[in-house]
Amino acid sequence: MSTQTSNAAQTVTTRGLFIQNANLALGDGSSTVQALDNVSLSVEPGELVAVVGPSGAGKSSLLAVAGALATPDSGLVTVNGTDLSTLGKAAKARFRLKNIGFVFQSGNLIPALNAAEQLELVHRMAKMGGTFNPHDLLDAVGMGHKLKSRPDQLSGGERQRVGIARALVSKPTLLLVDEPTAALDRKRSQDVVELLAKETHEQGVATVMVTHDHDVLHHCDRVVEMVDGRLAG
Ligand SMILES: Nc1ncnc2c1ncn2[C@@H]1O[C@H](COP(=O)(O)OP(=O)(O)OP(=O)(O)O)[C@@H](O)[C@H]1O
Repeated sequence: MSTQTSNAAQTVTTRGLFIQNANLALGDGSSTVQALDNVSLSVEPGELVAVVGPSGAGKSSLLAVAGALATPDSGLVTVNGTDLSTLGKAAKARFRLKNIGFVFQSGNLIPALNAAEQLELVHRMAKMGGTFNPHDLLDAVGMGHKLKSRPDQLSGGERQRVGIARALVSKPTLLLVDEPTAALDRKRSQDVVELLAKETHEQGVATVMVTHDHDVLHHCDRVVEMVDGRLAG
């Protein structure tokens, strides 16, 4: 493993995701839940890791902490070698835009924008500069022929494909994917996760995918299970 840490000077050399002994309690004080209980996980560039487990096990909490959307009570989280706890609010938002791609259940596309515009918006927001041609990336996910289609003119699987392309615009080091097949039939589920595996390997991105869908796990490089906030397997 390419990761080294020491208590004196924490040096993490993985360019992917590194989580060490993360704890996160959620609740209002009178009733708290240990959503993450001493969780450690390392995901290398080019690796697709699936996170499975029962409802309430802490899978979304893991994605939130990895994506700098939630701050763990203790533990270390680094993405591309950057310790997320060293970033202030604005720096965190900038870091997220440039380094982390998110793919949600329904694709989470903006209704008024066509496929090409969804990608162009991210390119502008991430201030990547230069000219950007959304066609190549949309073509890579099999959507090169639907540049001008809005989300309501696309099938669920097609929306997911656009969502994946959009998440890759900023050339992220980390891709966080939450239940990408929840709204899809069996065939489209296979296609979407196969595509995620292909892009993960070809772009060298570290991908974490939460899923309840055991039929797609054979596309993943590794499967880990969460139970009661703890990681096993
Ligand atoms: N805002 C919150 N306040 C209090 N408890 C919360 C909050 N969000 C989540 N929890 C609790 O934290 C635990 C972990 O929740 P989390 O959403 O991470 O689980 P999950 O594995 O993603 O579940 P699912 O598969 O149902 O989406 C659960 O017990 C949940 O009830």
